[in-house]
Amino acid sequence: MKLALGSDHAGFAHKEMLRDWLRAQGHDVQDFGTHSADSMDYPDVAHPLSAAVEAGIFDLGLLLCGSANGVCITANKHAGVRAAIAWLPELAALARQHNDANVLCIPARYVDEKLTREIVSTFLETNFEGGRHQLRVAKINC
Ligand SMILES: O=C(CO)[C@H](O)[C@H](O)[C@H](O)COP(=O)(O)O
Repeated sequence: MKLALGSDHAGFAHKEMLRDWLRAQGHDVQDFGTHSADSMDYPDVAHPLSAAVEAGIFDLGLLLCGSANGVCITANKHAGVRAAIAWLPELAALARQHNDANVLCIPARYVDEKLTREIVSTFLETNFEGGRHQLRVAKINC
């Protein structure tokens, strides 16, 4: 898949791990930064990544920050983005099945790297169910 990946400083280590792990699986991953563990502002990564997902350049986006709240709030400012926070694989599955989420937001300070990989795998492997959920997703944007 063509994936957009980004984090702030709090998610930097997880993001670096995910980039290498996803590329090793054959995914085409663009790293939107951040590129060090130095403190930075999550919108500076989340906005360009979300704009690229919204433009259809990527199949899905993956964002990390400490709580996932900052990147998720930012990503959802983009009308073509449905960003969802997941700290368990089950929540990542529901975000795809019921909400057709196209950006996954992971709280890196509360999820270890092994669980992060499980959450991401589930997100990438799960499809939108459509049906009644399609009608609801269509009502989201104002
Ligand atoms: O945006 C966030 C919270 O809404 C993220 O969790 C950030 O990673 C966090 O705020 C960063 O905090 P720090 O004290 O500046 O490291």
